[in-house]
Amino acid sequence: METNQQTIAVVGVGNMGSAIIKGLVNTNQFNIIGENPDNPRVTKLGQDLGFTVVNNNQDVVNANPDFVVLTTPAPITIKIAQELSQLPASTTVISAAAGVSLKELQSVITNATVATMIPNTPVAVNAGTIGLALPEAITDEKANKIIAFLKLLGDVIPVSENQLDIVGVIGGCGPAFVDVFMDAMSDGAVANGMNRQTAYRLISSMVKGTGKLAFDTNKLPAELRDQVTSPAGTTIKGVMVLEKNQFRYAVIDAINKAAGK
Ligand SMILES: NC(=O)C1=CN([C@@H]2O[C@H](COP(=O)(O)OP(=O)(O)OC[C@H]3O[C@@H](n4cnc5c(N)ncnc54)[C@H](OP(=O)(O)O)[C@@H]3O)[C@@H](O)[C@H]2O)C=CC1
Ligand SMILES: O=C(O)[C@@H]1CCC=N1
Repeated sequence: METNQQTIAVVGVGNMGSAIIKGLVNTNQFNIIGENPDNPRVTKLGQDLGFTVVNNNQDVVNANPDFVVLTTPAPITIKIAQELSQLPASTTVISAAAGVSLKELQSVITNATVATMIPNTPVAVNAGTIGLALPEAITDEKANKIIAFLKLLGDVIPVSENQLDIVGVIGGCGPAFVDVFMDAMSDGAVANGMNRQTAYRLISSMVKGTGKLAFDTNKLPAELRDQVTSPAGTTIKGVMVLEKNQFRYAVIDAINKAAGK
C-alpha cells in the first residue's frame, strides 16, 4: 500500500456502496475500506475488487480515513453515525442516506466535517449524477476538497439541502425509470426481429449518446426532439403514440409519486 494514498471508508456495501467502491477502484488512487455486517457477498466483492472488508465501525475510526461515505439503510444511518462519532476533524463524512439531514448527522458526528449527497448507480462507471448539499459554515478549502473527490465519480451538482429529495427522485430513482424505458424498447426491438443482446447494446448506446448530446449542448429536449422528427417521417408517428398513451403524464406522475405526492 502506498503511504501517500488517501483512505476512503464506505459504510454499507449494498447496491449504492458497491457502486461507489467500483467507481473509486477504477480511479486506482485510494486505499479503500468497505464496512458491512459479515456477509459472503461483501467478502467476495472485496476479494474481486481488492478492497479491505471490515465488520465494525471501530475499525473504520481506527483507520483514520480521509473520507467516510455512508451508504447504509436510511432508517439506521444515525445509529451508525453514532458509532463513528469519534472520527477526527481531519475526516469528512459524506452521507448518501436519503432523508437523513445534515443537522441530524452533525448532532452525532461532532469533530468531522459532514456533507450529504444523493448519488446514483452510474457512479460505478464514473458517470454518476451527484446532488451535493454542504453545510453553510464549511470553508472553501474543505468544500473544494469534497467536490474534487466526488467529481471522480461523476457530475457534481451543488444544491441546497431542501432540494436533495427531488434530486433523489430525478437523479437517484431516474436510472430505474430509464431502465424501464430501455427494457420496453428492447421488447419492441425483439418484436421486430432483433436479438435481445444486440437490442440492449443499441439501446444503451442510444441513451448514452442522447444524454451526452443534451448535456454537452445544453439544448432544450424539445429542440433536440425536433431535430429528429423529419416531416411525415417515422419519428413523429412514434411520438404521437407516446402522446396518445399519456407517456409524458406517466413520467410526471411517476416523479410525483416517488416524491411522495
Ligand atoms: N440504490 C440507489 O440507487 C441509491 C441509494 N441511496 C441511499 O443509499 C443507502 C443504501 O441504499 P441501497 O444501497 O440501495 O441499499 P442496500 O440494501 O442495497 O444496501 C444497504 C447495505 O447496508 C448494509 N448494512 C445493513 N446494516 C448495516 C450496519 N449496521 N452497518 C453497516 N452496513 C449495514 C447492508 O448489509 P446486508 O446486505 O449484509 O444486510 C447492505 O449491504 C440508502 O440510505 C439509500 O437512501 C441514495 C441514492 C441512490
Ligand atoms: O429507492 C430509493 O429509495 C433510493 C433513493 C434514490 C434511489 N434509490
